[in-house]
Amino acid sequence: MSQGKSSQSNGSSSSSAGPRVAIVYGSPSDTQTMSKAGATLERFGVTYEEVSLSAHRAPRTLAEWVGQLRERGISIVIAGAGLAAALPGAVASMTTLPVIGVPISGGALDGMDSMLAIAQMPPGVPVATVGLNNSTNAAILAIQILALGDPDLGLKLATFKDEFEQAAADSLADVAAARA
Ligand SMILES: Nc1c(C(=O)O)ncn1[C@@H]1O[C@H](COP(=O)(O)O)[C@@H](O)[C@H]1O
Repeated sequence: MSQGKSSQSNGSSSSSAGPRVAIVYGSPSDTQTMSKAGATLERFGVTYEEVSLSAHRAPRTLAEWVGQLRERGISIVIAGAGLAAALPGAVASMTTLPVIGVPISGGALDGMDSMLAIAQMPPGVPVATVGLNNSTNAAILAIQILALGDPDLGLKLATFKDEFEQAAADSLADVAAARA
């Protein structure tokens, strides 16, 4: 809900603690784009919660939610929004947790507005900005940050990166076989 919030927790981490990552987006219309973040976190067994909350439309509710993140054990926030995307910056202004912003395409400027709003934060209030609609990369970046203090997650990331090499080597082998 853009005016309120709908929260859910997911992921399959073996940890019995609460979610480690919070995913927030400005409108339910962003759900599909942002769903790749949750799917990626789940693939790595990282627990997360997901909520739709707008800085523009529900600033007090957003502030209340952000204010409780750290005490609930959240380490990183992934925030996605389109149009005049205040949400990631607003979240960053209210917490010292790292915030990863996902610009979302659409509207008259098709995401250029959102990209600039999220990337061009004033000094002192960073939002790590990924590419347009690239909530997968937001999740990978969140996992890389978490992996700094989580060797098991680091191993999963190394395996994940190896898969790129393996796919490239396989396709090279296919080309060589076709030539032979
Ligand atoms: N950028 C923001 C904020 C915000 O920054 O607080 N709240 C909603 N929105 C964006 O407005 C677009 C259209 O929203 P609706 O579809 O609800 O009209 C969405 O992409 C949302 O992220």
